[in-house]
Amino acid sequence: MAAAAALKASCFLQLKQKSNGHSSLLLPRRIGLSARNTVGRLFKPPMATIITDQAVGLSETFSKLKKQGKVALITYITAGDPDLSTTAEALKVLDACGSDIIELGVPYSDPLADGPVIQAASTRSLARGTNFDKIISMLKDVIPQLSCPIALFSYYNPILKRGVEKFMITVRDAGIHGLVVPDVPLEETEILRKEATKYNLELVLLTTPTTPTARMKAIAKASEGFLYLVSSVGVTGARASVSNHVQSLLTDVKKATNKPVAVGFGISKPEHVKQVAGWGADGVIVGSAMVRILGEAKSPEEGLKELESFTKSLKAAL
Ligand SMILES: O=P(O)(O)OC[C@@H](O)[C@@H](O)c1c[nH]c2ccccc12
Repeated sequence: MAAAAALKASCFLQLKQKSNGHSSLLLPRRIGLSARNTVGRLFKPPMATIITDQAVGLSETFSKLKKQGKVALITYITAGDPDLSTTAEALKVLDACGSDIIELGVPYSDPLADGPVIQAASTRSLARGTNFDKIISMLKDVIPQLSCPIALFSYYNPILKRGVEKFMITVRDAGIHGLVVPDVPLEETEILRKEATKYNLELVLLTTPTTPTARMKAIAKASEGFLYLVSSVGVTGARASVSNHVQSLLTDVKKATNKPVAVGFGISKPEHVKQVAGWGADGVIVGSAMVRILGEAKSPEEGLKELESFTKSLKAAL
């Protein structure tokens, strides 16, 4: 526990260039600021109350970064691996160390688009009893402490099981800003998008190297927040290099849309991040490499420490 506290201090108490262009001390961002209560008397919140600068939505995050000529770092982790309290700490580390958006994965028993690393993380998480309600209650506590928005990643089945509208209300109430649902074909996204919009959530859609141009254009038009460009055919997972083909893919996609385009799948090193940013991506998404660090660490504290330095190294490359 002492190690965790030391980590917090090292990661949070540093200057982070915020997306609004101002440097600010990470934590406490605004502690115990006096506020007026409803009857107008001076009211002091308890000392430990931490209120962060409110995160803005996904598209707004991209527009702010664009004005500063910056590329977004989007980090992905699976909720509940190794456990939900480590996920809570990991979210704070990712936020404090430079993530512009965090994609948080809801573990699912049949993660068909995922490679071995995220599959194993989902299995471990489910085996520990992680479920949607527990993730939401953790997020209600943590999101107010974050300065970057969360995009919740979920396969479609858990959403359907809950009921689309009920799901959106729950997610909105937790303070989540966006959704990534990889297994809904464009034609089926209408209801999802309608409900998401109703609750002010941005539904991110994905296009792949094998998506025909006309369809890619339609996906880009319907996608909100940003367009997720899958860099390679297959499943998620760190790869040795990013295919050069991504460069021309990006050019084609950018011709088809003015929306921000973020590239994901196989990006796992500072060199990759730099390369993809150099090819004109508005954002880069790193998942399996993060998940592996947390999943393979000797202890949660070790994992969080490693996550901190890895995130910083990616940020430094952008
Ligand atoms: O793990 P990678 O190769 O770094 O890819 C990003 C990724 O993890 C995240 O966006 C993601 C996790 N599971 C997915 C399933 C489909 C699409 C995207 C994802």
